[in-house]
Amino acid sequence: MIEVHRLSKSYGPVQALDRISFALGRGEVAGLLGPNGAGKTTTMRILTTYLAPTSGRAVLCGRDVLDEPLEVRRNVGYLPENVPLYGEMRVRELLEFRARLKDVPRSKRRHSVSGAIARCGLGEVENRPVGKLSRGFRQRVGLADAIVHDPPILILDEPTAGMDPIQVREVRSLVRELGERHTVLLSTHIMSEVEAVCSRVVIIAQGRIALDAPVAELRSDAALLVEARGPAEAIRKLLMAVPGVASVRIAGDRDGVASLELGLKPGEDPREVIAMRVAANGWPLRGLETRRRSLEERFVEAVSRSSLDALDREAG
Ligand SMILES: Nc1ncnc2c1ncn2[C@@H]1O[C@H](COP(=O)(O)OP(=O)(O)OP(=O)(O)O)[C@@H](O)[C@H]1O
Repeated sequence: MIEVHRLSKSYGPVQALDRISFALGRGEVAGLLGPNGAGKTTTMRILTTYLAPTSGRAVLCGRDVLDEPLEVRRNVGYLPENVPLYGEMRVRELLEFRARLKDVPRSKRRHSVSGAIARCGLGEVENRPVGKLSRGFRQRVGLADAIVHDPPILILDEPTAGMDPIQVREVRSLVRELGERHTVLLSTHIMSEVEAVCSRVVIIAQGRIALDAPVAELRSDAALLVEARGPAEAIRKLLMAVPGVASVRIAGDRDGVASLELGLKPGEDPREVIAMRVAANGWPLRGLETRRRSLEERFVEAVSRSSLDALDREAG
């Protein structure tokens, strides 16, 4: 449904996106995460044809954003970061106007608008001017606008920003429900939102993809903490060579005792092998502990790794 291939975007000297690629299938709900300025909004604006890429391709429902922008817009519902709404229009009136602009046939318009109003919980305010609504309700009008033409793809830029906790719950459950019939790409800063709503997570940092994985895989993601008396760097190298170990980070090195944090490949538990190999090198093992890593830790790790890579690139 969404195919992004080596997409780049520069704003003058600022490289906002640097050859990112990812693909989303039908029915996937993907969370686009990243620190401020990572390139999330830029990605979403390109996918919705409001911004042209500098290079690379983005194809939605088989249509290229540059070659067939009108067809792409027909297939996409977009909730931008700042919802531009006509404040003086009433909710139903605005949605009918938007449905007309989006070519919803006259015979279906009333039904489509009523459906969007009901799904977004706007019944009680449908005759109020949009400008008089609270921020949470305006956000819901933005969502209703995004779904009124029943597009197969939804792109939502921070859909729960500015909402109170009850509204956040309602919108999350709406997005989950929408995900049953639509492909959804949403951006957020809230890790628990991704865990609550998304089936997949794509992390961008400094314009590059830092992680792209199913949320279920991250949930089962375990880490090992290894503590041994011996030279940290040599132990790190030894542990890197153990089957099932994906990454090793030296977390501490004090008084001759090295602490190392290991990322494991899914389903692997190499504790016995580690115990034997460390001991076989003459380094007494002091601790070996498993721990689940939260999505937040994975986020911090992916983003810091990508900053280090960026420094390496700059250094040539
Ligand atoms: N119109 C513009 N002109 C110049 N630079 C821009 C423009 N829009 C964005 N940028 C820069 O491009 C980079 C990516 O910005 P973008 O808004 O896509 O990030 P973001 O991930 O959405 O950030 P946030 O989480 O803060 O919304 C940033 O360095 C930003 O300053």
